Amino acid sequence: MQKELELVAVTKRYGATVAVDAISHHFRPGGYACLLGPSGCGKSSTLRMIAGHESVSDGSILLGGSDISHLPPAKRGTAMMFQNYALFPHLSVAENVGFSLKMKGVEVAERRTKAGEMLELVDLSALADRMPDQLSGGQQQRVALARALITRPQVLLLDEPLSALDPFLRIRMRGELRKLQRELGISFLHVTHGQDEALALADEIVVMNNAVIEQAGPARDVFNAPKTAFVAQFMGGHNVIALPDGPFAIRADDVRLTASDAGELQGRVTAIEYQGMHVAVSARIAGDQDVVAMVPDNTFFENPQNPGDAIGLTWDQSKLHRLTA
Ligand SMILES: Nc1ncnc2c1ncn2[C@@H]1O[C@H](COP(=O)(O)OP(=O)(O)OP(=O)(O)O)[C@@H](O)[C@H]1O
Repeated sequence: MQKELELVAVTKRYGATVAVDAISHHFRPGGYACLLGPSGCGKSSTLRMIAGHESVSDGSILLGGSDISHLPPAKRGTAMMFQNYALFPHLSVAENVGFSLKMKGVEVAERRTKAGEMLELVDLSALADRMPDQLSGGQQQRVALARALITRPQVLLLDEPLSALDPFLRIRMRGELRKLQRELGISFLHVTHGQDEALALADEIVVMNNAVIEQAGPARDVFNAPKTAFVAQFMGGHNVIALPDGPFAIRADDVRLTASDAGELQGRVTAIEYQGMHVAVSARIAGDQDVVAMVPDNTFFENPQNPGDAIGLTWDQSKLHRLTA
């Protein structure tokens, strides 16, 4: 039975800076959650407080209903995988993986067996006796994963785990992380500032901005129905438009082009960008607002537009999302 991680009005202050401002959230047990937001919004501070590497200024962290806010990291039921992997350079792969067991006084044969199981899990059995500097970035990351998982945590905390990898490896490793999470069935809580990474991985996305949670929910809900202009812009793919009855978000691929005297809004084309499957048509509408329509390439080339053309923009009313700010 997986335990639920819950944050209750968790606050982190560094002197006069409020890095995390009374955030509350239930994470679904056994789910893959991404904590997403721009640099400085408080994501890492939140993760470090859950791990116990940073003290909580106010509020509580509960795991399975027990308050773990003041327990040492190793007693919490959580494990952390760091951004730079933090492998010990003078220890072999197997010794790195077994390190936390050594600290607990587990004897060498058992450490070796358990480390072997974990290395099998991350598909690195063949490299058990290598040193960290003989590994690729992706392999080092798997060692770091095995080292975190050997403690059998209820919740694995990952701080920007893919940021040190090149783009190709990053996409491969994110698939592996997702697969591993499904196989293990434990909760993963992954900090990232990349919305594509969060969308690709997460069951649940928690968007933070300015030390608070702006919106949380299933990945598709957060993407399709952003509640604030910040979430719409940060998730990408949306236009934020000030209409007479308030600000709204609409996906760029839900905006259609129509005759210049029809549609919901009229404007002039400012730029055309061919993107392969789509053509991004930018238009300037009344009030100096820019709107982007992502038009499927076949549709666009049936009736191509040019910069300077007058056009109308239209959409289904059900695709508009009212924003609160
Ligand atoms: N040890 C510290 N002492 C003082 N201020 C800190 C400390 N750590 C973080 N902060 C501040 O707290 C705020 C939140 O930082 P945090 O690292 O949690 O953000 P983040 O969202 O993880 O950013 P990034 O993506 O850049 O890592 C920032 O304003 C940061 O400058």
